[in-house]
Amino acid sequence: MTDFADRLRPATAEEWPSFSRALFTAFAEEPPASFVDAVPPYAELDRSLGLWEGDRVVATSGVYSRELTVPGGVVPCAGVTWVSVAPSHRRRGVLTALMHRQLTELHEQGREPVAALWASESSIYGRFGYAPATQRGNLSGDVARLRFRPDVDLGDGRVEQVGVEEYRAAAVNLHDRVRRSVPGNLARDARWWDRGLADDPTQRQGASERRLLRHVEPDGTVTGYAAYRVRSAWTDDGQPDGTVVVEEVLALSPPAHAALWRFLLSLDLIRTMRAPTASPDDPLRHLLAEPRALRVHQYDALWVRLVDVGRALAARRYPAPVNLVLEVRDRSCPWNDGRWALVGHPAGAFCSETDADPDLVLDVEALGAAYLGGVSLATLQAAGRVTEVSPGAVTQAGTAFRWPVTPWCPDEF
Ligand SMILES: CC(=O)SCCNC(=O)CCNC(=O)[C@H](O)C(C)(C)COP(=O)(O)OP(=O)(O)OC[C@H]1O[C@@H](n2cnc3c(N)ncnc32)[C@H](O)[C@@H]1OP(=O)(O)O
Repeated sequence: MTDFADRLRPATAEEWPSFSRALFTAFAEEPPASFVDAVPPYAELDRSLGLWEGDRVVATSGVYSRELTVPGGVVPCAGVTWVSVAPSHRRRGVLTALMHRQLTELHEQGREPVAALWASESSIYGRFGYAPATQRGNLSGDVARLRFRPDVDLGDGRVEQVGVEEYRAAAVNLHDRVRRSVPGNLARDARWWDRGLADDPTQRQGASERRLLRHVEPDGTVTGYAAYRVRSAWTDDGQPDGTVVVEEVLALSPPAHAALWRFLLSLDLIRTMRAPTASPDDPLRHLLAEPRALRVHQYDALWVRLVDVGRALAARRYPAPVNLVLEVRDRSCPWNDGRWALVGHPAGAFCSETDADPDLVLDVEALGAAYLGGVSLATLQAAGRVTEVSPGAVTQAGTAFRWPVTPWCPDEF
């Protein structure tokens, strides 16, 4: 492992085509020309790591400098990406070397107390201290059965189909307001909006171009937006069998949210709705006359890793008071391994190393899972991942770590 770790270094712009091709080869995918031909504006090559054998790239990784919403605030977050090891070099410890080097650098740089990633396979990252902290809802249903309750308030606004410039003008502001109150959301600067709104025809997988909506109040204020695609299909006996694929719905008020969904569920020739990246806790369920008709196929979305336990725990807020000593076990990051005194409440938090006796013992993965407020410490205790030393500590910490808004991340990177 040490040998690999010593040979890892950032890629240069000249090396980008071979670096990015190696990444796609490891993923068994064909790279889009737009990604390989020039370094994308959102890429941060100085934060990449690669392993070369001669002029051949055999392992890659990268970090995006992102901002993550946590309960009660936002924190700088290392968005880990581009992780690959060539098929010829797997299972020799290259990923292990990469992860250790990356986490050590993140700790030494001191910029981001937290790292996050989207895992291609859920078996890979637990050993490095990452844990699923948000879930995607992967919602679906037969639109004929997704009727609204009669008392749903649709407001007086209107839903308009708009072009990308009008959409972007509205969406950038609305997103920046809303994302700050939803743990797991990420800030999107202009580069990320460019990437999110790019609509490469070769990447549509049989669906239409992206269609864009905004919700406008009678006084002209924009209070919501949505993006979707349609996939046209017909049954053998000539019945319309299309699918609407909902990519994003965001609104400032319940009527705007309901009106956008009403539009999306009323499209002609569409039989099925799918919303793969929606929150499992989307308020849509509570609008429905037949809530069971909304299917949820929930699975892990953003994984979180506390790079620096003390700074990460002090950076979030706690809806109920907590005053406990946590004994954290961290095999990959020795600077975290030890006892931490956490004092937190709704307005602030402190966390520092201590020699005091622990109230709770848990591994850093359990802490990452619970960090955004969506995973219960009592459930982790029931799974044997959290040990209560002082009676009542799980109840106290478990109450304090939860958050009223379900964590959710729609931004895959
Ligand atoms: C954030 C992202 O970019 S997610 C994308 C991750 N990349 C991919 O999925 C691309 C395809 N896969 C790959 O490139 C490689 O198989 C990787 C990166 C997942 C693993 O790289 P390797 O160099 O083989 O990992 P390494 O040898 O360090 O293995 C570390 C441990 O994890 C285990 N492991 C590695 N990959 C997997 C996996 N996919 N499933 C289960 N266990 C795995 C190894 O068996 C090993 O266990 P051990 O320490 O008990 O022996």
